[in-house]
Amino acid sequence: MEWITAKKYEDITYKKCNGVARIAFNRPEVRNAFRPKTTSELYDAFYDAQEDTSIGVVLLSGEGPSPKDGGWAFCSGGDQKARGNQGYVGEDGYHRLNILEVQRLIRFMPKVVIAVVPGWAVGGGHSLHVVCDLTLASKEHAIFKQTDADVTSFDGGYGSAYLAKMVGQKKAREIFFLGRNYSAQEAFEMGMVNAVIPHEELEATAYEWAQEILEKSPTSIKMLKFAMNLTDDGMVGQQVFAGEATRLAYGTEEAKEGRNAFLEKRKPNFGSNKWIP
Ligand SMILES: CC(C)(COP(=O)(O)OP(=O)(O)OC[C@H]1O[C@@H](n2cnc3c(N)ncnc32)[C@H](O)[C@@H]1OP(=O)(O)O)[C@@H](O)C(=O)NCCC(=O)NCCSC(=O)c1cc(O)c2ccccc2c1O
Repeated sequence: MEWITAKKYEDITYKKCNGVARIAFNRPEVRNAFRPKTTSELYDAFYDAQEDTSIGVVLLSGEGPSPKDGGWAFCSGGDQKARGNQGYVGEDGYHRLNILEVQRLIRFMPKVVIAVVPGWAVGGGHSLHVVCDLTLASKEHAIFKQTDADVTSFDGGYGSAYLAKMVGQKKAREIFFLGRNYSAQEAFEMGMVNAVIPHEELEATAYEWAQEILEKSPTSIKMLKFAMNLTDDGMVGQQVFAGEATRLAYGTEEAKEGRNAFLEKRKPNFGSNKWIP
């Protein structure tokens, strides 16, 4: 694996290798908590990965260990030091909650996003792993925890409601109402982690999973992701799925005839025997 830095940022790292993009939080001294600068950078990197036609899978992880105490983290959520009275305060002085824009980009991008969890996944960091398509977790260091109710926060979207679809209502309520720690194995047994991997092999395994996915049909993967999102995403889910169906329809002879007829100012001739049952 030869990861090439795609763009340099302050709060995250962003690399690419053989069809895979790797985006990682890079604030290990605060357990990879995010501030507005972090979420802006995340959005920028995810958008680049979405637009890059050579990229099919994105890994989201956290750099580590912490130089302070050797602790590992995926992400500990919103940086409480950057939290003002209405949200997280950016360098421009505005209060923002723009991690939700990052969540939506992960959810709606036509590529597979894998959360690679090397340590703590907490608060808004927990919600991020929930919204990713797959989660791989370090056997030794991953710990899943929801602290929202400790700090008067509540991810009432994917972080909780979608989590409940994943692990069941009772378990999701336990996770949020008690805020306990769960090991990678416990998270796996609940159904919110796909595989528990020895820490040393975590990154290589994530890359292998990505390569396996990259062998599949991009159209199938994209349509399957959007189909599985659809029922939980309401009209927006339908819009995203339908957009891709429209793209496929545009490739047909029928669509070409419709376009040509308009441009040539004539009635379209879609031909007979086109009403395939
Ligand atoms: C993550 C921990 C459980 C780790 O505990 P541990 O004992 O291993 O480590 P320390 O506590 O000593 O932490 C080391 C070091 O990091 C600093 N730090 C850790 N997390 C944060 C953080 N989130 N913000 C700021 N700083 C953090 C810690 O202070 C230490 O620094 P020192 O200088 O003292 O060395 C534990 O750290 C922990 O519980 N962290 C807080 C987790 C948390 O409550 N996160 C916020 C949840 S709310 C949220 O994330 C959120 C954000 C949004 O933008 C939303 C938007 C819309 C809806 C919902 C949102 C949302 O829920």
